[in-house]
Amino acid sequence: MTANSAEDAPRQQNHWLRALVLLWRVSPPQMSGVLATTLVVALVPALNVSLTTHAVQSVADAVSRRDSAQALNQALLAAGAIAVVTAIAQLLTAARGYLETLLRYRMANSIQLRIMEKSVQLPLQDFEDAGTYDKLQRANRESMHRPYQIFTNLISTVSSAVSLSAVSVVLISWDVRIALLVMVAPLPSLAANIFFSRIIWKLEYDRSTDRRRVNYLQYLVTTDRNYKETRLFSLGHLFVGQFRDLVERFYLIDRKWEGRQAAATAALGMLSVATAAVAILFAVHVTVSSGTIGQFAGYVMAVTLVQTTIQTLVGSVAQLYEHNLFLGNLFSFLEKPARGPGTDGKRPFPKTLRKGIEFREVSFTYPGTDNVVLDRVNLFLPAGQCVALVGPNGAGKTTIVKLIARFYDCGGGSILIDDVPVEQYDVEDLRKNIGVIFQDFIQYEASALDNIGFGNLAARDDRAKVTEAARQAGALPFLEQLPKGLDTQLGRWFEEGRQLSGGQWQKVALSRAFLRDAPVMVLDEPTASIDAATEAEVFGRLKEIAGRATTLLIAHRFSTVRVADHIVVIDRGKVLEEGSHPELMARNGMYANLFQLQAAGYQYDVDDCASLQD
Ligand SMILES: Nc1ncnc2c1ncn2[C@@H]1O[C@H](COP(=O)(O)OP(=O)(O)OP(=O)(O)O)[C@@H](O)[C@H]1O
Repeated sequence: MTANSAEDAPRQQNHWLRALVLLWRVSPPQMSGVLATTLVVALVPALNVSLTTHAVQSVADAVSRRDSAQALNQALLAAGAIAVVTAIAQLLTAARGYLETLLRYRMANSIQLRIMEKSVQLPLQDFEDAGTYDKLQRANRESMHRPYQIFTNLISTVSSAVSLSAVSVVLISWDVRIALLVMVAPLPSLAANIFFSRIIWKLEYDRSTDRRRVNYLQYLVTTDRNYKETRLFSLGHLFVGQFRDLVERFYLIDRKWEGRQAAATAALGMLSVATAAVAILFAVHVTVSSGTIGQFAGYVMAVTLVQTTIQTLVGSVAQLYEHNLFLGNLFSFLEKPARGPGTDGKRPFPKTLRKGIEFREVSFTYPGTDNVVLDRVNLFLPAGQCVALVGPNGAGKTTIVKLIARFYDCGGGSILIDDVPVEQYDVEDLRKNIGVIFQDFIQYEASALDNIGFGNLAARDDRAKVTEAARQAGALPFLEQLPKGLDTQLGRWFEEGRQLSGGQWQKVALSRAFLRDAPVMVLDEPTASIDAATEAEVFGRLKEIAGRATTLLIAHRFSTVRVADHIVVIDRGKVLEEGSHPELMARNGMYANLFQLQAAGYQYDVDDCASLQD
């Protein structure tokens, strides 16, 4: 399925209610306050039309009649009332602005939080799917402020409708035909606005993959992790060029549609002007025959008000339509099922394994691919022992780890832990009980204490335990040298950060795995960047460090592998041979071959150097 297929597109639904519920939950008092102030302020224009009509007519009477004192008093009273009403409206508008801003901030925070929470629930396979990233991109990019905007638009729609109804009553009481003319004229403009809202939404929807590409190019050029390689291979300008091409393409398409929208708005605006002109001419005609100046003033004001209010109303309705479309993107992401494996299992994970982990005829193919990565694999990791997995790149070693951690369910066969199918364990509990260091471990831009503490949140602030884990992994000597010891910020993204070498980062990650003190330890290429002396020291003590844990060790360096109690060789998803180091050497198969190849490499270097010295 492509990322933007019709199947993937959110259904056309009404999301207003859901958005309003979201908003209400954020802060009922703030939302009520905004609603109340808006409604009161919405009545002000109609009140002002009546008061102005009254004031102007009183002034006209005062000028033309004898009992001018009474008329003057009435005019002053009306003017005073207008001033009071306007002052109250100003105060209420300020209060509404304040409440609106607070509500908007809280809403944006709440949406971001929901997107984060949802992302945490999604299974790994969702993050290996372009469609998920497109959904996330759409949800993140446009939907953040939309629920709040829906609310303000709804308010503006309601308040415009209230103002319009009130002023229309006045206008209709004077002349029904003109009232109808003024009210119907903006309808074509509404249709055009809705048309363009849909186009804008569709443009953004279809370009979400390209938007992600733009973000990715930005990431490549603007982070230290990519600096060395992109600069050394002179890729910076290439990426900047690709970025420019993409944003320029967006701009050209946007310009085309914005131009069309502006032309339509201008043409339909002329229609409104013509309507207003006709209405005013009519008012002149009526006033000349009736001689009521006050009504003329009120009439002109009412026509102008009705027109501007209807324009606001049209704009609000069109925006409501647009927000609704964009909210579909947000809800489509939030509704994504967290269909990761293991939502059913309830069994707690054992604190220590009795028997071990067994793969029985396990087959696996990654979702969305047809390459069989594991083919009827039988594997046994005896409790309390260290088993090493070796094999060429792409053999399926890391995939075995992912299946044990239940990032995926195996397609065929079964994985048993202490004779219980892995699906029966509570997946959260299972993961809590696996200490792991991955090949592509994370370098957290955080303190050294946190970098290690993240391995076991319960022991995160326990300095003694963190220090011991760092000592076991050989990280303590250089961490102690840092300006604030374990409290030193690592990485260079934040203030006072200290950068570590690749091997030092790996030792920190290893400390993290050791802090977990889990019954199952998985070490996937744990020492690839670690110097030989530390590696020998760490692995010499692996038994002591891992305690009674059942350990799975994946490594390409045979010096590492030798320490294992049992070694399993896999190639292209099949187990080729297994046994202890001496057994496999005696067997003279793939293991012995690879071992000798590596040993010969070292020997060659030694001999080579010796001959050079001669
Ligand atoms: N997320 C994935 N989606 C699809 N295929 C994948 C995925 N991860 C790995 N593969 C494929 O599965 C096969 C086994 O990969 P795996 O990472 O298990 O190999 P490995 O033995 O750990 O290799 P290496 O020694 O290079 O780390 C490879 O052919 C790889 O292309």
